[in-house]
Amino acid sequence: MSTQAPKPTPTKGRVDVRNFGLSYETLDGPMEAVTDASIHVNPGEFVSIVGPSGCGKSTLLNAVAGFLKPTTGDVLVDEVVVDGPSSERGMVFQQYSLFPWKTVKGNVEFGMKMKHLDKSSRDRAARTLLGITGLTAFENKYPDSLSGGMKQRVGIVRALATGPKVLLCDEPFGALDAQTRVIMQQILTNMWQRLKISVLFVTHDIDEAIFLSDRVYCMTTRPGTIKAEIVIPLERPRQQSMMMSSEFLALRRGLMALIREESIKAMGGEINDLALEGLSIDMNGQSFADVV
Ligand SMILES: Nc1ncnc2c1ncn2[C@@H]1O[C@H](COP(=O)(O)OP(=O)(O)OP(=O)(O)O)[C@@H](O)[C@H]1O
Repeated sequence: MSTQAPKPTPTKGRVDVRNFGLSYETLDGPMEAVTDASIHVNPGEFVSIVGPSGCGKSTLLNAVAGFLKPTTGDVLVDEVVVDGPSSERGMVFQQYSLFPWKTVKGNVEFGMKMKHLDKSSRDRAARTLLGITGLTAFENKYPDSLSGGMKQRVGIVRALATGPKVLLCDEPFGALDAQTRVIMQQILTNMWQRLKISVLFVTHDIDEAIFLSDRVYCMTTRPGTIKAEIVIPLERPRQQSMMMSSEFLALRRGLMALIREESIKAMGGEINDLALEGLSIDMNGQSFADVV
């Protein structure tokens, strides 16, 4: 019987965000979006950030991408301070942001062209990634003719084509229907496991965060900081059936309670737990109070 050599543990792709703060300049003066937030992602780890709307999840992610500069604190990738975007860090957005005038393959090859990779290397890399994600038959199509799920597959492939050490995802599946979302989660996990890169993933969806991640950070309401760090001990590979396990449901309840606490604070405490207990509107089998 042949034994497979164990895959090497990744050594690159460590993210360190230390005491990060960011204020936006507004007409009313500086607005503190994030304050004193510290997170890390180990090489090859899958980490999600959840939190109430407007708590600064995207702000934090955009700072790791190098699109925003911290007002206070540091953002480092592999011990080097981030001072702008880099092909070492791929980004996937909710809005697919593909070039409509380029074919699927043209979109995927774009970053590699910018890196001056020769034509045959570009071609090989693009074809391999499109093959893994089941997009080979669509390589000459234009984004307009693709479904949302396909567009996002191209978005992921494009972000991975330059060989980043870290993949940053800002609600990448937020615009997709539930079924497509589940398939996309599986494609992303598959790619992540094959490529052994680090992933920092922002989502509103608690189930998605638990299902995909090794760890989840939960943020407070604005100015956002880290309220809790939750280790997800579910074994891999993850199966959809695990979402019904008592372990999964306990993690879900814990995270929901954390976010609910913050959402209530964001509403100025006008809605309190006692008032919510009185609400018995049923939403897909969950009470309204559980959903908020
Ligand atoms: N360019 C900007 N100028 C001023 N304020 C901004 C800017 N971008 C974001 N904000 C504000 O900063 C806060 C944090 O925004 P951010 O988008 O990071 O939060 P979020 O947690 O990702 O939100 P959501 O969950 O709704 O996507 C919000 O109050 C937002 O309105």
